[in-house]
Amino acid sequence: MRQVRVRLFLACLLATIASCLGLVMPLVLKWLVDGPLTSGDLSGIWLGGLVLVLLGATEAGIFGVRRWLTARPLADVEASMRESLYGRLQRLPSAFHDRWSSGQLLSRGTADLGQVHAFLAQPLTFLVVNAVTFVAGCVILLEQQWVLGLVLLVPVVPLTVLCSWFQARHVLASRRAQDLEGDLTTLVEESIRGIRVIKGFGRHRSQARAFEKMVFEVRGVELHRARLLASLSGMFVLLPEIAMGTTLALGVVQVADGTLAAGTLVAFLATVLVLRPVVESTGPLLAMCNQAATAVDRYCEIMDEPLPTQDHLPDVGLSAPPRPAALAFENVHFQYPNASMDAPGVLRGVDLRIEPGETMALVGSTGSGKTTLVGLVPRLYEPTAGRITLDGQDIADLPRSQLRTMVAVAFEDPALFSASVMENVLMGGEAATETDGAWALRVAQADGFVHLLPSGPHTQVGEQGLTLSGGERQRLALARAVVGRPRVLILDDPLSALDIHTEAAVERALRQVLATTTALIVAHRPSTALLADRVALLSDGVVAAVGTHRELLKTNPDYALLMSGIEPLTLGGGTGKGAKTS
Ligand SMILES: Nc1ncnc2c1ncn2[C@@H]1O[C@H](COP(=O)(O)OP(=O)(O)OP(=O)(O)O)[C@@H](O)[C@H]1O
Repeated sequence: MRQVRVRLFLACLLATIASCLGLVMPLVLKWLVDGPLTSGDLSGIWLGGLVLVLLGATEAGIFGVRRWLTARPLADVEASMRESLYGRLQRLPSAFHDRWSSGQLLSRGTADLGQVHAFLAQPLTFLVVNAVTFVAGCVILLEQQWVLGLVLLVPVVPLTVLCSWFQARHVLASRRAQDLEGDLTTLVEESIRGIRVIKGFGRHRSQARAFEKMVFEVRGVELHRARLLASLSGMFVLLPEIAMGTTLALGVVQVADGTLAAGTLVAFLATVLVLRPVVESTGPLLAMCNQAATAVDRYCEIMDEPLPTQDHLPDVGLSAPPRPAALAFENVHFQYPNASMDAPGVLRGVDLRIEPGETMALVGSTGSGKTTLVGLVPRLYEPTAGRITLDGQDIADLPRSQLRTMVAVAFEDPALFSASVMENVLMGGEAATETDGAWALRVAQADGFVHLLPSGPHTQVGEQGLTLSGGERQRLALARAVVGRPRVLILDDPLSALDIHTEAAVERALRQVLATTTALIVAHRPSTALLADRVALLSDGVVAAVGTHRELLKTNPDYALLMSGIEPLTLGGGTGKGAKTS
């Protein structure tokens, strides 16, 4: 908020002045009743009326200026908080994203920041304004008639106790409600993304039931919150009303006795009426403060997450000249941070060297850790022990930005973004041009279908665009991986969704690219393994064998069984839930 502090302070000051002007009105009334009204001075009455109108108009004008002062800067604060959150989410490691559900992150960036904006726009100012107005009003009341003033102030004690009771409970309820909203967002998002599965399996009723259950849970917490607020607000109306009634009765008796002027009683009660909305708004203001505090807490949970270290390392100049790099895994161990403590690591001492320009296929049973291993190269995760080197340089010592210009990855599940085909492809290379993009589309054998799209390579795809088939998406992901002509190319089973003819065509085109780069290709099929110069068999968390496809077929029964498509009896391979053993 530092950038808007001057405007916010000015807005607070103006609102306080406007609110205090309201307190001057009863004093004008007192003067009117005790002076011109009693003496029948008509010009005095007109003057009093004019002063009241001017005071009212000034108050309204000041409130208008206050809104004008804060509207734009507060929208800026919200926008910059949202931007920082998004930037942080982009930079946080994959392990963080494994732990957090998308709905929790989304709700922090939308609903929570909305709450913060709402708090800055109104409650923050009114907390200050109300506090100043209340104190000034009390001084005026005590100064006019201190006994009546003290009677009126008696409820302050029980109401303060009630506030602390309310705070203790409402903060917890707010946190629960906002967390549940995050879970609800996750459920909605998953249901929309998985709508085909839900429809295909006719699961809409069970999904609707799960949704309804959560909606009712949210409703329960909201009602609890409303009950708390109702109790507090009720007391904030009842106790001051009782005090007002008592002071009115006492005041009338004093006027009848002649110990109090009628004008003073009118002014006293008019001041009380000005203070009434100030006091009554305390409950909703406190509730909004709690919601905003919870929202800021939830926001800071993300902003306080440590970013991966060593991001400010100097560029070590490995990227020039653009030639293939040697990639080596040295005794690499890895376990996911969210795995159970007693589970054996996914990787338990991987040693593998891929020479510059060589293509290595990585083969292993389902869940053996192939995707995990290749994900360590662009540092989506960090090895728990051991090291990975590029041309002898530990990748942990390379700035991530530099590493990622050298290494390109195409994952099995290709994510496309809401952008044109060409923009999606060019994401793979910072300096890549449309000519490179067209070349990459040809390598991935995607140029044919892309040119048939309504606007060719400029057709919008992704969530808000045209839906493509699995094989088409895979080919675009492959084009994205090769477009930057990386020094190390990682392909995680990139051709799994293609028919054999398209696969053969892609393989033919891919060979030219593989000749100029170092490649690590996760392969499930002999045709993909045949693209490689050598094959590494990953089993039980280690590289169990390395050789050419033909050598391994002859010498390694596990490999032979794996490539023939029959799950071997002896190949334990997997370490976790994805592993198949028989
Ligand atoms: N983000 C994650 N958090 C925790 N465990 C994970 C995570 N991703 C994968 N695993 C576990 O790690 C193990 C290895 O998974 P990985 O995806 O690397 O296997 P894979 O060999 O690529 O399998 P496949 O051939 O089926 O693609 C599995 O037991 C899997 O359940």
